[in-house]
Amino acid sequence: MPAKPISPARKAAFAILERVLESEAHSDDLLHGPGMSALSQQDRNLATALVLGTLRWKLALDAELIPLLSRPDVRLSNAIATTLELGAFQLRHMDRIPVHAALDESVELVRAAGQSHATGMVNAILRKLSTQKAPAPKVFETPAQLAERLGHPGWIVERWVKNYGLAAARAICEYDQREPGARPSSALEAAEVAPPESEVTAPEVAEPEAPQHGVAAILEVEAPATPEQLIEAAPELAPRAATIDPGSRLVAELTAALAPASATRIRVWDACAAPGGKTRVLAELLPDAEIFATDVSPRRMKAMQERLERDGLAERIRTEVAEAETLSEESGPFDLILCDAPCSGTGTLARNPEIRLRLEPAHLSRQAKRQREILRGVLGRLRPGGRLVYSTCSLEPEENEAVVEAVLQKVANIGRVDLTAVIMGKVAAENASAIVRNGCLRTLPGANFAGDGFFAAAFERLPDDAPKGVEPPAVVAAED
Ligand SMILES: C[S@@+](CC[C@H](N)C(=O)[O-])C[C@H]1O[C@@H](n2cnc3c(N)ncnc32)[C@H](O)[C@@H]1O
Repeated sequence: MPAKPISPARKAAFAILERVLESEAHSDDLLHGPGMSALSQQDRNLATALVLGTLRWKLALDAELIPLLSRPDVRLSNAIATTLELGAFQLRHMDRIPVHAALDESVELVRAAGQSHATGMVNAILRKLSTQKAPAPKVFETPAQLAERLGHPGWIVERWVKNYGLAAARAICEYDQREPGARPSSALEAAEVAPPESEVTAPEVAEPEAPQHGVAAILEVEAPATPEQLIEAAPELAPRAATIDPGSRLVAELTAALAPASATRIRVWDACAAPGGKTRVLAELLPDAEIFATDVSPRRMKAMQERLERDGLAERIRTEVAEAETLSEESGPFDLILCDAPCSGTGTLARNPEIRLRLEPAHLSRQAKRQREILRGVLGRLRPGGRLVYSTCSLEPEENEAVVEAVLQKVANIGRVDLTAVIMGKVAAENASAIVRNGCLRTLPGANFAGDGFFAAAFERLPDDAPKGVEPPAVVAAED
């Protein structure tokens, strides 16, 4: 049978998915890359919805597809597996794509990928799937079942259940499955209270002891943006690229609120700055400060610098490619430092769906080692009385509380700053308590906050003549 044309959006989506699944490439970079520029706006939106949706749902789709294979034990070629997942995503999650379009185009995609022998198999499996009911939540859902239904690795969900409770883990997984494009613009809006989620299912596993972020703290999350709404978004999926996530903004707002009062112009260092989301908020909120932004990645720093130039901010923010922990002595000391460390990114799975497909348990301890080194080095650049915020977009305690504890044991003259009052100044009090944990910020996407999951802890350098061997006091920062 002669090949039928494949829609440009599906062709582009297939090519991007193959690259993401076969390399370390990021979907977000590829979706803003040259491969997309030849497409019409409508096709770009469709391709974006197909790529992100397929990555978000891949694990759940595989759980449905594998039992339909005649040899479930034989590994499929990447091209066939990607075709099936892309087709299955359209059948399961895109209501307005007719079944025949999803089927026919999947057959043509696998043929175009040089796998003509698989056209009949792809057609048969997707046809079968289209006649089956989508899996529904069970009344008693184990963490493993929850993970499978909502396309997450079991080991990550088990950790979240252990650390935050089953209801919060479920809310995070649900949040991760949606497009975070249509978002509230401020942290305050992101933390609007919703009525407590009514528990329809009784957890089969024990909840951990009274987690601070329990069901009662669950906050309103925006109505899901469906793939179809995404495609219609005009003129482009601008919010995704252009606006800052409320959690990220909140971290920058908390940092700015900690700026010490000074008779002279304060010096601010954003130590892991690219792509510059938080740097821009710091520049906006501290108009009189001298702002220095560094990042170890020349590529990311170049992109950040170009954007600052385009937006007329290059004069305001000085940038440099530098490793934070070994920044030259000449650059410091600083009154205020933001250390937004590289991390596993488990608080951003809605935005970066492929992270869940790449992350392994062993990565967490590697991240933590690097984070300890960076935080320890950067703390050394504070002037006495200066303050530092350490943040990550990870939900994992190893990268957060444990890093803070380990570093505090090794450094002298550094005290913790309790962020409770500052958070209260940024977020309505009744919501603030849900996102404060032991004086730190802890947002859980979809569970206590309508934005990415962020952790932040703050420190202050005590005067050099502070008594030795005495536990430094926890400084309570006042709201601004
Ligand atoms: C979470 S991202 C920063 C996001 C940024 N603060 C923002 O809000 O847009 C972490 C950054 O740390 C950078 N990085 C990793 N190791 C570093 C190091 N040793 N020193 C400085 N930057 C580092 C990465 O290149 C990455 O850009």
